Amino acid sequence: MNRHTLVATIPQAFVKLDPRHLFRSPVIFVVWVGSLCTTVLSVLHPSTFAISITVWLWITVLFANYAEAVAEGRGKAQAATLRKARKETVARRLLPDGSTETVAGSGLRIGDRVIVEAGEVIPGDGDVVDGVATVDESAITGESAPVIRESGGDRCAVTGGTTVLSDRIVVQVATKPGETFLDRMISLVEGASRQKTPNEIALNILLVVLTLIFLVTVMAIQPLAAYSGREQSIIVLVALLVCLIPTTIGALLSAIGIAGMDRLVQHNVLAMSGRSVEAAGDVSTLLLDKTGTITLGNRHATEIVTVGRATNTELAHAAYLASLADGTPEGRSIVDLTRTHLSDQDAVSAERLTAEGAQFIDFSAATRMSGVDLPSGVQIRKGATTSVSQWVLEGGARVPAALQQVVDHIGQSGGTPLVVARRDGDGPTVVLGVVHLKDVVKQGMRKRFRELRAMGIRTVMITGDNPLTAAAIAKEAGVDDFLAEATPEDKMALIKKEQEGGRLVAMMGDGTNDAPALAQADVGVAMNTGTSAAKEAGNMVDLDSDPTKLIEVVAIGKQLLITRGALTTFSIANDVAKYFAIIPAMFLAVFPGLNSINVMRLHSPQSAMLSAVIFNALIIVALIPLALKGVRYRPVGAGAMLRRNLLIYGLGGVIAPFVGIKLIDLFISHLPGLG
Ligand SMILES: Nc1ncnc2c1ncn2[C@@H]1O[C@H](COP(=O)(O)OP(=O)(O)OP(=O)(O)O)[C@@H](O)[C@H]1O
Ligand SMILES: [K+]
Ligand SMILES: [Mg+2]
Repeated sequence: MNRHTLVATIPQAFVKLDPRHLFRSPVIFVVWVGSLCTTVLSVLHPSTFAISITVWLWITVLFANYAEAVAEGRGKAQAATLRKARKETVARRLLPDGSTETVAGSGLRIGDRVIVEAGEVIPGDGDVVDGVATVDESAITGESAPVIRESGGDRCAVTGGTTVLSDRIVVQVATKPGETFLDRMISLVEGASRQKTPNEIALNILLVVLTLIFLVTVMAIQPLAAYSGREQSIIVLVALLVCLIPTTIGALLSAIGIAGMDRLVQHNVLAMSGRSVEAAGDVSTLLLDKTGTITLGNRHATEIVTVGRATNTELAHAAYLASLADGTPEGRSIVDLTRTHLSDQDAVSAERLTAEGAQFIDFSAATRMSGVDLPSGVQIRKGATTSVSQWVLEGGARVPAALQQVVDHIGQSGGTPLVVARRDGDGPTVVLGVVHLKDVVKQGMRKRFRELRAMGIRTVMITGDNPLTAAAIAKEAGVDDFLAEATPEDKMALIKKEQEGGRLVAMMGDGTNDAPALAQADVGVAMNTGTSAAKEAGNMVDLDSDPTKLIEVVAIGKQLLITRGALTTFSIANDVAKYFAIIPAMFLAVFPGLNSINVMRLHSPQSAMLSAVIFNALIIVALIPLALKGVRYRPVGAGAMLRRNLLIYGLGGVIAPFVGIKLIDLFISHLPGLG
């Protein structure tokens, strides 16, 4: 953050003096109440000491507010940029009769279909129901490379505010105006919807308890002091209380949380809940979908291989007919490939077949098959080897041994084999051959999965595909384990099983059939390229659609937990040290025995008090950068990390006040009126 923004943020610290806001951080609220008390007292009985203490107590509250304001600053700036993308658009809404009408983007309803062409801004979130287009999503992802969005598959979701670069698509609107992805993203980066996480709440309770204990302690001092004939002024007691309660962590706690979320946004990950970020810090297993998550996901047909006596044309024709109405990218690519093998006469349209009474069977993840029933009584199916083999057996026929060789060969290369079979009415069922679907593993997976392993995270790929293909892709990508032929229920069950021992599980996926698993996982990261259902179900969205992004997510989660722990340690160690600085100074005159612990030899009781209060305020500002940047995380064991941090922040926290308060005391002891 540059100097200009740092200065521009200062007024925010004053705005946050509102008690309704301060009440959210109890420790700082106590300081605020204390400041009010001392303000009244120093008006009634002004003295250099009273006024100085009062001023520094207010500064303490302002520093705490400032820490939070600075943490929010980056998000606010980003929200402003995003708002520009949310400019008012006009939409061309499709009417039932096929004509279009022009409406304002804000007037669209869920279920409306709109046409978007090259150069136009997509007016709302939704799914592509027709067509393929390249889309510029830089408005939300900051990434200028165009992405492909198409109907039918797992890459159908589009985001309002992004721009179509080429071609024409029909989008079915899936969210209400005002509740779009962009709206949610804005309120997220702005921190408007930020909720305290379970860990934060627990820590806050600890801080409240500590504050209460110190409140009682300080109140108990008075009778003791009165008894020994040295009653302390209210100002001294307030100052003592503020020095003893954990103001440092109280002031920085919310900034640490905001900064963690913000770091994720910097990595193009949108976390819908802070709880998921914390969970990410403790994840032990990562489950990943194959197609579209580990691979690029634009599976397309590259070759057809006949089996038995079937001819190339026969296979091509059957595969063509079975895919005519298949809206998935796989289906469309089969139509494109097989069309080249057919005569114009054989290349009928889906409309004509439907008019003649053909019944198309859509693909589903449960059946793993699709196809067509022709009016002539001929049935054609294509799909996973197991599914189509089953269908062939049900037709009373045998699955030829040659088939296995073909599908194994394709599977071993990492391709997906789709078996094509035909049943001629009451006649025999025959396996015609196999379509080879090719997909490419995303770049750099292997090295990144190795990094995850070093972090102690096991990676498991779960796919609906056959075991051979799964094994080949698993090997190429370098995941630890895989589960093949998994149904959406299997994916869910695997997560539940992993979670049983209290382990936290992350899941990354893109498809509608991943949605239940994404919802069940502790950290559910949806690929931005995925379907609306997947993005809705997860608690994070990765705008870069990079499955190894979990490395950053985990590191940020761990860093958040470590930073919070380190600053809490530091804060409490600090307060203990301050105790030794102040108490002897307060009571030295009455109990000369205290001299033995009066290691600091401060100028006077008043200068000791004031120095402690000033140190207490300055340490907040000094630690803002660390709170925002986070304590460095390295993938070493948790024990080693803890020891190291206890040493640095525990010991540092004890020593720092002695040095700091002594220096401040040397400096202010020259001020008149603090004798
Ligand atoms: N359009 C289609 N028609 C017929 N069968 C298909 C079609 N698309 C896929 N299949 C078959 O169904 C299987 C499972 O589908 P899919 O690959 O979408 O499952 P998944 O659980 O999403 O797994 P992943 O996305 O990890 O590969 C595929 O391996 C393939 O054999
Ligand atoms: K304190
Ligand atoms: Mg999938």
